Amino acid sequence: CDSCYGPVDEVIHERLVRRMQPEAQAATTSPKGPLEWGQLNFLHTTDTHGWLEGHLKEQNYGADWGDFVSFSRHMVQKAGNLAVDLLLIDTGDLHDGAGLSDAAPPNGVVSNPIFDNINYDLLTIGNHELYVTEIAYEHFYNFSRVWGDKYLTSNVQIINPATGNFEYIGKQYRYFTTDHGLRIMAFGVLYNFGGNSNVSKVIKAADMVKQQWFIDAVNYTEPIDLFLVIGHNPIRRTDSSSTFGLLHDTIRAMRPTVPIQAFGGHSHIRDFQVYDDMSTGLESGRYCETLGWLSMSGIQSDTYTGLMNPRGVPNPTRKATNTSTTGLVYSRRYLDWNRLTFEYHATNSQDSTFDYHSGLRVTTDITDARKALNLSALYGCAPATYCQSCQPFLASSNIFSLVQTALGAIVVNASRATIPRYVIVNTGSIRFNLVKGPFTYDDSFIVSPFTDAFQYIPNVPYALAQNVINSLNGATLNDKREFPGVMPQVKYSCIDPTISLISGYTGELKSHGVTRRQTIVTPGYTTTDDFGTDGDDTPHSKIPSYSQPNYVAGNASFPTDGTTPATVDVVFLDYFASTVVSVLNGLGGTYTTADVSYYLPPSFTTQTYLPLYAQQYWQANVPNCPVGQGVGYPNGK
Ligand SMILES: O=c1ccn([C@@H]2O[C@H](COP(=O)(O)O)[C@@H](O)[C@H]2O)c(=O)[nH]1
Ligand SMILES: [Zn+2]
Ligand SMILES: [Zn+2]
Repeated sequence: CDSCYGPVDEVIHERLVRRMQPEAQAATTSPKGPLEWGQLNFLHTTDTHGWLEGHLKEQNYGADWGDFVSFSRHMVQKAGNLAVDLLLIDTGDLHDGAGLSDAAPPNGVVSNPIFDNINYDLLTIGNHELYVTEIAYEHFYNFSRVWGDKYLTSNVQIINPATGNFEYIGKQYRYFTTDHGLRIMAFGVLYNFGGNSNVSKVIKAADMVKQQWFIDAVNYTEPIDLFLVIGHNPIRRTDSSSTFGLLHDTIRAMRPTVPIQAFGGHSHIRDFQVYDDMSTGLESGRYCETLGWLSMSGIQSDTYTGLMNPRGVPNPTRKATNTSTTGLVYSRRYLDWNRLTFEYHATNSQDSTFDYHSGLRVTTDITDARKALNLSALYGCAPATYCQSCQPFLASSNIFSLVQTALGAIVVNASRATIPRYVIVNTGSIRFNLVKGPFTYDDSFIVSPFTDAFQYIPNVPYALAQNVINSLNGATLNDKREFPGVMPQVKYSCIDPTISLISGYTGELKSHGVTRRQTIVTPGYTTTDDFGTDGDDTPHSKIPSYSQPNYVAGNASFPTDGTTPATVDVVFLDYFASTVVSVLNGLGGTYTTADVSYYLPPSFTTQTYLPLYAQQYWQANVPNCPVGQGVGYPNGK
């Protein structure tokens, strides 16, 4: 609805301005030191969720996909010069999180071709590729064809409409030899996801490992120097969603002496797990905030022609365990996703040029796509920043206080407007902080990207209804979309809502003729993993993080005279309707799913209510919208 939008801001130009202003970069920070390069090295992305434009409101994560294209090409070249191997890996969840991926259905149709500009060696599928049938088929027909043998979906199948049979969306495994002769067997295994639409099938890992093709691949006829197990799957084996422990144990039992390296995702965290003397796993965050780096040396191979310890760079030194005698050593690093980091690690001297034409072209493609999708169109001007977890639940700057207000004010069926109602959403439907300043079409996807619709049970006795939210938050959840049945808490947010510039480096960086010196450590990721606390490439101070409940409820039309109504409407998302029915019955009700119907047309979704709220309540301050000065878009745009 173009006429609903306020003035279009200049965010499109922001990225170009950011490029041109060395003083803007001079205020940023840079990594603590050069990366350790080993015999085999990896760059890992995961859970990008459409953030290919980078974080326009946080320079700390301000690089775009074009910058990553240039960076990855520098790194590939560097690996060649050092006579070692470098592999690029992605572990899925490409959509649902930013306008670039979600503003044109099916999600990914615009962003996937941009994503495809990285020369990945291995990729695997995420759960967000499978919720919606059209998106799943987009991956089957298009994405998997682009990537061919490199796209691994070892336990994910889809019905091929041409045959009516289930087929793997990608390949089950890939056996390949690296540039320098390492022989690798790779698998791509999604966690035991249960929320996929009915055209796809996720085979549980416990069943997959018993399948003959898997057993044959592990005992392959050709020599294997290393197993690579990638997966949209948390790498921490104690995470209830993770199946990496099972995969590791199964492969290790069959092949006791072959190293296993895992790359995971889905839980949106930075993490590194040691499984045994010769097996580790890396997970590399979310939303183009983190680029994961892993290097290893000591892989025994008759056919390896490169160097074990490349010269002129630091090398990995840490054994997986103190007692390891395998000769394998590792390093891992979590890189902040910004140009300063990329330039620091890619270029060695001040006269090196960072940008490749291919990278600049991708940046232009992103800018053009944003423009075509009208992503910077303005809904209103947010008066404050509301964060997901930096404040206690329902504190004034906690985003769920805003959600609570907006649900009560906006989610209303006109014919039942006078009937008291609770309106409940899962807090996991909110995916990011809402930042003070312009609230754009793009931001609406960033904050609340899903298309879950509002259903209800009418006229529920108040005595039951008043306890639903507490029961939902206390109950062992039975969300049909996820098994084993535990819905995660809101993910830890590492964004400091008051920070838009990068700072915090205590050293000096020379690049593009600008010398940068930093003295202040600023808030950001402070990761602890199995190797300790030195994994973050740029050291940060900790951001407060409060755990949040799984559900939040707004309410409206309750009597104002202090009396309680006899009955109320209980409104909730179709995403967890069956859980609400169970909870009501647990409280003494006798409901079935037949009692559930749409409260609003299914086209009114979780993407709808915040834009409507912004249009109604945040239009007045648009002319004086406070961009720049640490909030809103950097550089005053
Ligand atoms: O329709 C949906 C789909 C998902 N969610 C929420 O997202 C997470 C899963 O996201 P990951 O990026 O795979 O971790 C799920 O647990 C829900 O909280 C949703 O709200 N609606
Ligand atoms: Zn994800
Ligand atoms: Zn996921």
